Amino acid sequence: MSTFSDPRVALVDATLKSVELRLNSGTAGNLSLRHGEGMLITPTGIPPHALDPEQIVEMDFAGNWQGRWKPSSEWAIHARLYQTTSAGAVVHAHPDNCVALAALRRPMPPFHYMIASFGGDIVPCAPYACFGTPALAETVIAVMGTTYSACLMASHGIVTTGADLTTALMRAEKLEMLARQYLLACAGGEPVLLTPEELVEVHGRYGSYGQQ
Ligand SMILES: C[C@H](O)[C@@H](O)[C@@H](O)C(=O)COP(=O)(O)O
Repeated sequence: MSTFSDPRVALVDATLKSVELRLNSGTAGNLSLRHGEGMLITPTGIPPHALDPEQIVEMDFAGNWQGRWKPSSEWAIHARLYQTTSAGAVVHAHPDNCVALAALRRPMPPFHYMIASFGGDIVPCAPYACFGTPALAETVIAVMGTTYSACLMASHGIVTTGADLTTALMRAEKLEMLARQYLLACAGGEPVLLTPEELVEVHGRYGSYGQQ
């Protein structure tokens, strides 16, 4: 990840990283950073390899922006997450295994203890709504609330949040790893899920895990 202090450069760098991690390809996906009273977000329809820091769009949470470059069609998802949570960065992506699960339109269950690291006992799946609509943004914030740092989006992709871009991107990478592992387990039978008691213990352990 970039060590540049310019947030526009950091967003370009993270967008390229999302391709390297196979979270996105083509023009799929968009990333943003909270910025002042609004946000900085990737422009719509520009593939990562063609993205320049000057194309990053500064906008408010009502959808107003100025300049040559139009913001991501999913700006409302990002704006609503900044309005309803303390997130500092948002990643939207279309990674293969998560999209396969999102096509089933079911939450990812606690087949592995790391599911709890996203805030709850599952990773929820937002109901389907058309891309680029306020309705889609509302389905995402409704399922994530202030509990979850990630969700699947029915027949679409995923959203992750974090205090910063590195964290939001790392969560997207982790969610894709878990989706791959869940599909592998399902291919071999019916995965055994953690019990509510086991999940309480896991949440307790996560409370003191890592560099606090
Ligand atoms: C049509 C888009 O691919 C849509 O699916 C969106 O969710 C996306 O991932 C990229 O849209 P932008 O290029 O508008 O950020």
